[in-house]
Amino acid sequence: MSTNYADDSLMLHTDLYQINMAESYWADGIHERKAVFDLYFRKLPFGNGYAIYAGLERALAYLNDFRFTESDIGYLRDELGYREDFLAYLADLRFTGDVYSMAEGEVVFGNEPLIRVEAPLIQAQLIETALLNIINYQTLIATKASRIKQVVKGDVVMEFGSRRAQELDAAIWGARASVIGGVEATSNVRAGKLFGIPVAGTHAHSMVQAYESEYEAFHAYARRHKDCVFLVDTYDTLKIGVPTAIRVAKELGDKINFLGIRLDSGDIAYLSKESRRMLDEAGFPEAKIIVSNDLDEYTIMNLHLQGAKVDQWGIGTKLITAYDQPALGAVYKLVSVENSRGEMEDRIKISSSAEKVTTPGVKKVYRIIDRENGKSEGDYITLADEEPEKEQRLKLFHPVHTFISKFVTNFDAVNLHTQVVRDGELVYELPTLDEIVEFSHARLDLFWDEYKRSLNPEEYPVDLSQKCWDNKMRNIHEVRERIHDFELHEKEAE
Ligand SMILES: Nc1ncnc2c1ncn2[C@@H]1O[C@H](COP(=O)(O)OP(=O)(O)OP(=O)(O)O)[C@@H](O)[C@H]1O
Ligand SMILES: O=P(O)(O)OC[C@H]1O[C@H](OP(=O)(O)OP(=O)(O)O)[C@H](O)[C@@H]1O
Ligand SMILES: O=C(O)c1cccnc1
Repeated sequence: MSTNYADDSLMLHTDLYQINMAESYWADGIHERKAVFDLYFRKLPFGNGYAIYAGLERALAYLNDFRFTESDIGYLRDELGYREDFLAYLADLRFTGDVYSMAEGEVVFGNEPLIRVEAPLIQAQLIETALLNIINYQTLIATKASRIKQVVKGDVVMEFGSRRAQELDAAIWGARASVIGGVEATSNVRAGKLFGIPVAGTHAHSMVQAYESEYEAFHAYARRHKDCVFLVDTYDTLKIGVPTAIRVAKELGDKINFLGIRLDSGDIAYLSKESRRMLDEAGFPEAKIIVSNDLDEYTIMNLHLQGAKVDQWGIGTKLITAYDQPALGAVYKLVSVENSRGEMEDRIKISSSAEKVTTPGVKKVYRIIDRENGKSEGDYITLADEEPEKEQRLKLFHPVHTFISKFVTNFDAVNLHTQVVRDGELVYELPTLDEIVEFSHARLDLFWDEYKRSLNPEEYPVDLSQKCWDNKMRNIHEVRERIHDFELHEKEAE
């Protein structure tokens, strides 16, 4: 990365207020108190019925490099005026906490902790912004990719978005997240190099323009590349493009692998059907039709309805920018903190909207899987000391509309959290990207299709255990009492 600082780090990739809070904690001597934060999103994106969790690998790399560098400290001193005593403390600060997380590629839902951080308050606070930045984006893109994959059925999808992504990092990590969501390949060569993602591509209109004619351009491409996909829409798809692709493919015969053609404009349904007919009649029934041009799951669905003859989809802008919902909205909330006597105390954030009230306490997330049909019945959030895996019967009830409930028996309760960092050290063997993709596919099989359809999916239950719910109600009650006492006190003071 080009920067004026040889030792630049991600430590200042945070909001100013995190450092200001950190300074106050430190000055008051509460910075080492243990704090527990949950990272979660509230609402599934794109109206989808599930999300695909992505970003863990980068989040762990970030925690591993948690260390203010000389230039970080210099900037805080020289430009922002932080005092020497605090800066000396920051210079020696390392991440020493514990982190629990879902596995990357997991199928996840709203209001369940994807990550739980248990760390000295100052550390847990300082990492909020970067963690959210990473998980919000990657989970959003993996989910968009998965949504697109549900719609294309078995067709191959290639991620073509680098040129439209929100800058370089988004292109690279978005390509990786797309693959976690099920996309088969990316056009971004660096993403291929960094993550081992298959890279794929055709050629651009500029090549046809540069050689002036399709005939020259296709031949030029074929002279240096055995695998050939010809872009046929530069001048006129059906009059020149497809006939020229066929002509060149016939002329070169076995000298090339004529893989197919790409369409990038016009009426894709009509042009793909006509192109298919022409290729078949010319003796190329195996040649694939690849399409691109501002595609997303809605256009693809509509093209299917029109009987478009498409084999592979190249998707750029609308995938890499999560065009119809550019943010996931994941949050990072304090749920428990050590008090002056060294005991953990749960903390809650109240809101006028029930969905926004946080769920206090150190929690675990279980997936309740029906042993008979192997499908998931719901996710079940418990307090840390609960063991639903040992229960015979569980009551699952909606955390807001509590009258919606059901009992489950004959189930497996699978703990979705794994400890990934202990005392600041990575204690988790990072899976390869292939393993993540395979895991994610397998996890999707746990869910009925009703949760996976792209339009108006069924709402998958994410419920609180009775104990967790009671604890939340107790905390709400305590806050209400405190507000009441405060009001009384104010009135008396008047
Ligand atoms: N048969 C179709 N049904 C529905 N949408 C289609 C169909 N064919 C193409 N589209 C979509 O309609 C949009 C058409 O884009 P646009 O108006 O840019 O036209 P274009 O012919 O591609 O022109 P350009 O050469 O500027 O790309 C794209 O998003 C494309 O994916
Ligand atoms: O439409 P998207 O989903 O974003 O997919 C990426 C687009 O990028 C290219 O177009 P561009 O006009 O940039 O270059 P080109 O001349 O190679 O078509 C390509 O042809 C796709 O249309
Ligand atoms: O290889 C392609 O066809 C490609 C790559 C990036 C963007 N659009 C198309």
